[in-house]
Amino acid sequence: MPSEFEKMLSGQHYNPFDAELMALRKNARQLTEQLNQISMSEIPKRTRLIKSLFGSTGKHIYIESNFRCDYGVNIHVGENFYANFDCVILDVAEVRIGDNCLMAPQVGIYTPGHPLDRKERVSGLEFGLPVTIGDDCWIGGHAVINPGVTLGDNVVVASGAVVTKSFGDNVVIGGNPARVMKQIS
Ligand SMILES: CC(=O)SCCNC(=O)CCNC(=O)[C@H](O)C(C)(C)COP(=O)(O)OP(=O)(O)OC[C@H]1O[C@@H](n2cnc3c(N)ncnc32)[C@H](O)[C@@H]1OP(=O)(O)O
Repeated sequence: MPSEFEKMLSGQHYNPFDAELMALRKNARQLTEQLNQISMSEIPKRTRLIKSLFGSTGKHIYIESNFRCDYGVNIHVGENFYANFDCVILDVAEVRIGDNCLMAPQVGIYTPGHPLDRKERVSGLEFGLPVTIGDDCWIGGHAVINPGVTLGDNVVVASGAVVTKSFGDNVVIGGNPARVMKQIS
């Protein structure tokens, strides 16, 4: 029988109050609390902590405080990842981000969902859908990336966008719901 962690990662409904999941979330809370208190002058210390929190990273990574996530272990970022102030990544499913990606302030990447069925939702069950972002992307301030979205390479997301669907390479997308604003090369 699959564990609640396995169900969570495979997009099935799972119980977030499972002991293993609660312990993993507690660990992530403690690490992010520590990260957010480390001075920006202590870059190697911040980098070490992020590497111990995330599933995988490139060599160069910088994340401003405050940063928040659910589990950390389900976040995989490439080389030269940068996230500005107040980034929130809710990683109940995998979040995979390529190389050379920039997050502006207050970007939200959300993988969790709650059932629309009232009884199921009240029961506490949740589900997650992965988010994938390609190489060389720039996500503008206050943009929200919804569960299940895949963005290609060289995608610019305008500030304030709510991205509800997937988009391919070389586009600027924006608005709510996000649409292609223009092609870029
Ligand atoms: C690490 C960090 O990133 S920190 C930096 C934080 N900065 C940001 O978050 C800024 C993000 N930048 C944006 O959102 C920009 O507007 C961009 C990159 C999406 C577009 O830039 P440009 O192509 O130069 O757009 P430009 O200013 O010429 O506007 C083109 C049209 O898009 C509209 N537009 C511009 N920004 C947005 C937006 N965020 N949402 C919706 N529409 C927008 C403009 O109103 C204009 O509309 P019009 O043609 O009807 O007049």
